[in-house]
Amino acid sequence: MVFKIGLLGLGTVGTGVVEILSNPEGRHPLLSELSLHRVGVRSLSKPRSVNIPEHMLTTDLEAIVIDPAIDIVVELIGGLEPARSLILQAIENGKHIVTANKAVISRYGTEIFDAANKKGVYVMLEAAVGGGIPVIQALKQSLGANRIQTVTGIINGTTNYILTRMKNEGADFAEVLTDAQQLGYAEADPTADIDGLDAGDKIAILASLAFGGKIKLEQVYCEGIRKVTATDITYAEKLGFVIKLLAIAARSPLATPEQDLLSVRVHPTLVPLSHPLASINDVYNAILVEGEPIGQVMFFGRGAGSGPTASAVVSDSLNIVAVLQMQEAEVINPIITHEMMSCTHQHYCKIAPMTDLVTRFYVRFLTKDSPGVIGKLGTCFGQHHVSIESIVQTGFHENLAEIVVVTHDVIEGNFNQALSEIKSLDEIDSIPSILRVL
Ligand SMILES: NC(=O)C1=CN([C@@H]2O[C@H](COP(=O)(O)OP(=O)(O)OC[C@H]3O[C@@H](n4cnc5c(N)ncnc54)[C@H](OP(=O)(O)O)[C@@H]3O)[C@@H](O)[C@H]2O)C=CC1
Ligand SMILES: N[C@@H](CC=O)C(=O)O
Ligand code: NA
Repeated sequence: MVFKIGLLGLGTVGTGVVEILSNPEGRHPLLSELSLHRVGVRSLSKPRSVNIPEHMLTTDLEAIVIDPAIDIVVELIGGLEPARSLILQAIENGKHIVTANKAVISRYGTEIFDAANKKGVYVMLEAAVGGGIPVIQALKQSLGANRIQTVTGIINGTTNYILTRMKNEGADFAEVLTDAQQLGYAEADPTADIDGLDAGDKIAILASLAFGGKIKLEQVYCEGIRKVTATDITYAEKLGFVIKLLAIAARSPLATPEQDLLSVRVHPTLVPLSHPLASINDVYNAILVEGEPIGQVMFFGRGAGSGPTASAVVSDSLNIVAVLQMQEAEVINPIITHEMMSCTHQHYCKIAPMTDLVTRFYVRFLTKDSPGVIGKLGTCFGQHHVSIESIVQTGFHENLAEIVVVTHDVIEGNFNQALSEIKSLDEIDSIPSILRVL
């Protein structure tokens, strides 16, 4: 059975969702069970980069959330109202929800989840934190066995993009913000990004999942990047740091065995260059989770933008489809499994032989120190279409010359043929190392 999506919003993320839905080849087979039924927007005349049949588009979003044909409402309009009311109304009408709206979830999560639990529907929000990075599902499921101690993240793409360009290019704050807006990273009102409020919403959601309780948003300390200057960035670098907008949720050192106490905060922070978060640049986000017994685990990827965020939205929708399919099928067949949790592949994938691999190689030769040996190596490689990136004689080992070659990307089969010819050269004593280069 095909399940129908009512999409609210066809902006940056909504467009990405339509692009995935309309191009299912090579993705999860359950995508064929999902179809776009209606799309709600503010303006019918706005030019769109995706083709939506005219009859599907509407400005009447309420009609979508009450439409009996729709199974899943995907909310991508952003902001607080009418997003909150539409989500609640959709739940009331028995729809499952997928949303990327961290502002609504961090403020009205309790109301929304209570309503959903009462109605027996799911509210999925992977896209709300870290865009396409699967961190919500990881905290809800895969890390469930752990006692989480800290969650430290770079979870706002816009500010990370701005800070990276300010550091690398000495770029001007306002100019880079305009670029971030054009790239679709920033919120409709970018104040939420710049002042740390978007990261505050997100860390409240992560803290709630990691520490298993509700978080009052007004208790989350939020400081943005407005006061970070080029001078600070330069000084930080000289001292061995980089400035990042960090969102941190941790058990407070002041917690007692009787009273659990958390610290949840967002602020620009000097991060030591050796720290795993120091090298997260541009629109990339990363979330470092520390728990017992897992230790450190880090999630990394694009935290904003059309495709990466849509990836999370559609994957959430697929999870709902798998549940709906089970509910449908259980009536007739009680031994049905959840298609996103079971392995049901029927065919074998074709694996290419290693001789077809295209890679670079590092080879170390020990050769007689006779004239022309480097030329002979070059000729042999060339005859087999193996192009050399660098060739150096690095020294001597007991009268033998040591020559190191790094190739360009070559076909492994060609490289092997060249090598077997080289091995038969009089000048070659041995080939102590052959390694592939990334
Ligand atoms: N952009 C990103 O990288 C990310 C965004 N998010 C979240 O995803 C959500 C969507 O963001 P994004 O796609 O960037 O937003 P956009 O501003 O690009 O798109 C919003 C869409 O919603 C429609 N819309 C807004 N308000 C209304 C309304 N009152 N009635 C009808 N339609 C309305 C707009 O219609 P119209 O096109 O006609 O103007 C537009 O299609 C937000 O919650 C955001 O925080 C989450 C992660 C990353
Ligand atoms: N404005 C947000 C979009 C994703 O949540 C960001 O820049 O991270
Ligand atoms: Na995510």
